[in-house]
Amino acid sequence: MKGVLLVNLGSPKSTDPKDVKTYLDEFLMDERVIDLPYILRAILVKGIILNTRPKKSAEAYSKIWWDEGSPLIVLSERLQQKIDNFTSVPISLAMRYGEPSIANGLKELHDKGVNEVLLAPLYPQYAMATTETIIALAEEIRREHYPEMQFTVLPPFYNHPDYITVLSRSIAEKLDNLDYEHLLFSYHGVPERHIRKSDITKSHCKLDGSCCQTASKAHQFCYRHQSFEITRLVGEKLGLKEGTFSTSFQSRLGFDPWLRPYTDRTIEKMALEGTKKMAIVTPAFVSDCLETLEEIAMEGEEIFEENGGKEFTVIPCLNDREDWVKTLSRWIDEWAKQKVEVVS
Ligand SMILES: C=CC1=C(C)c2cc3[nH]c(cc4nc(cc5[nH]c(cc1n2)c(C)c5CCC(=O)O)C(CCC(=O)O)=C4C)c(C)c3C=C
Ligand SMILES: [Fe+2]
Ligand SMILES: [Fe+2]
Repeated sequence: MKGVLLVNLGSPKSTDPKDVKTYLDEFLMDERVIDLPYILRAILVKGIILNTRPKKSAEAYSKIWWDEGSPLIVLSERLQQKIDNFTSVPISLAMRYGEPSIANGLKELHDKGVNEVLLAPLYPQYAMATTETIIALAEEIRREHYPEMQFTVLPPFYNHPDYITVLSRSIAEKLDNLDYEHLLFSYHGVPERHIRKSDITKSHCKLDGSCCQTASKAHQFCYRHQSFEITRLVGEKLGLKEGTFSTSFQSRLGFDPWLRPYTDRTIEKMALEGTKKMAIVTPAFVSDCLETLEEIAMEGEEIFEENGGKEFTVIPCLNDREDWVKTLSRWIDEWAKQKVEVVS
């Protein structure tokens, strides 16, 4: 029997700094997130970051937390419930970090008699810190507990026409009749090193502004290429004029170079250069979360207004909007109807 495990990133249990610390410990000790040798990672995370960051992050979480809990988890649950109404196979939800865990999600499916699982990371682009770490953990649990289970992985959908259509529609709805000057596509950043590590050709990635536009097998695993493609495809679909939209990368952590241009500096620069009305969309996130509700909608707006900007419009993530629910449900049903399985 077939079943689906939707997987998102995860959030702390509560806004208590202790819970935030537990969550950050699990998240940042992941070798695919902070890719240093264990000892160095432990010194950095446990010895430095976890001494100060949990309090600061807990304050940020307190500003966006809902009565029902973390927006990311609540929105993911709503998505799961709605997809469940449209599809014929069991749908479970898991988070890579914290609860509900991948181990529980797989157990839930196993207990329902599922032995063929569609693992669906809720990320449009491939990244070592998202898709790859989900597959690695799920595979580890499968090998240990459910060796008879088969996995198919939903591939990154950054250029899938259905996804581009839904994302474009969500943007158009918000911008309809809005007199904005610039639309910024802000993606969660990753360290540049991660992009080079994921280059399967070991020779393509130069991060020079042109490699991501030159066809290559490397693009299958290139977060940077896939981000620029989302911007390009949506721009094409909506007929946006050149110069009225651009790409940036947010949420950098630490001192290593991350993907550029950085969102905060881009917002500041646009305001200083005289842009009065800007809109911002965050396609790397399927569900609104700390990084969209606080970092963009609160901090981003503040940066814009402090530097002379007037109107800052934030486009919500796809969350549980109906056309997105139907799209995911259709992909799931198409997979469920296939007779021959592609086992990853
Ligand atoms: C595209 C998705 C994401 C990538 C890639 C990613 C990489 C990445 N993130 C950190 C560090 C932090 N991220 C934090 C929050 C956070 N990150 C994502 C998504 C991606 N991260 C989401 C959806 C969220 C929000 C979670 C929520 O509960 O709402 C945080 C925690 C908050 C904070 O303290 O700022 C950290 C830390 C690294 C190092 C990284 C590396 C590739
Ligand atoms: Fe590239
Ligand atoms: Fe992150």
